[in-house]
Amino acid sequence: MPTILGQNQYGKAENRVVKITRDGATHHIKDLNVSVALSGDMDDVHYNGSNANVLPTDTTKNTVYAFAKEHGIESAEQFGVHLARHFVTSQEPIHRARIRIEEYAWERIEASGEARHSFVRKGQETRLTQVTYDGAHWEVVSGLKDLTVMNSTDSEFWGYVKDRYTTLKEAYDRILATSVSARWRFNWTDDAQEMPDWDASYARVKQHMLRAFAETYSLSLQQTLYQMGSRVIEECAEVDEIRFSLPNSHHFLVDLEPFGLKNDTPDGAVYFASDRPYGLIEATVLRDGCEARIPVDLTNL
Ligand SMILES: O=c1[nH]c(=O)c2[nH]c(=O)[nH]c2[nH]1
Repeated sequence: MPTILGQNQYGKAENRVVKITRDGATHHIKDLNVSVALSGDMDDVHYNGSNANVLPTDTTKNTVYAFAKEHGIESAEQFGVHLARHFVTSQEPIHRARIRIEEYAWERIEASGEARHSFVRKGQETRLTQVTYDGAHWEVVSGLKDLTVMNSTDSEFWGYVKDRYTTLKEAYDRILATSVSARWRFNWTDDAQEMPDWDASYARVKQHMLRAFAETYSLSLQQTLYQMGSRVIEECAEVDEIRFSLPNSHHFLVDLEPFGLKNDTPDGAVYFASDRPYGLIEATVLRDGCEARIPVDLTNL
């Protein structure tokens, strides 16, 4: 044979695992992106297509989710050690396991009340602005994107239209997560008016947006969006209009029944964080009597 097989490895990459544990009203999140790469006696599968030594990548994925449920996630390192040891010691043909883990950190959103189940992902959002001047009038539209938030409870979705293509199960306690993209228009339009304190305004808009997200018991992301928008308009006199584009970042409970593990209570639940497709919920909230001027498509701004 004029060729020989060199280094090879295989496994399921980027398993998005979210585990929520509940300590009364205080919830804790572990949010990981786990990639498995296995190597060992894999000549046959490459040379002849014999799968006799191949533990399916699908199984490596299931193992990640089942371990999250069964053994918990103390730290990324501990979880990685546990998985790597499992693959190498339980499968004779596998001699090496490389587990790569990215961990996403979340901070609590401080809101009113006892509930502690609202989080904002660490790492800064991007702050945006667009300033337009025609010699007489100003238009300032500011905003942000990539502000990722999650409520690990206080979200339901049911009572929706069902037609012959509807398979979605009604949800009475689900995760609500989104990455907020928003633009808001200031009512400062001419030099005769006092200019807002832009930095203080940004902080205020963001704070009210986050609080409204945390404090809304949600029956839909649409309802949460409206609450976020109206809170900003009520609390920030300098803003007349706000538009949101909110992807509904779906978290699906993983079916662990085949492995004899129950994953049907929200406590200690393991979710698969899906990145696409996603619901996309968009709307403008206006001060009553004001005109809508922010473009429908926020990418055009
Ligand atoms: O908050 C939601 N709004 C929807 O319109 C919708 N549609 C869907 O499938 N899930 C959800 N969730």
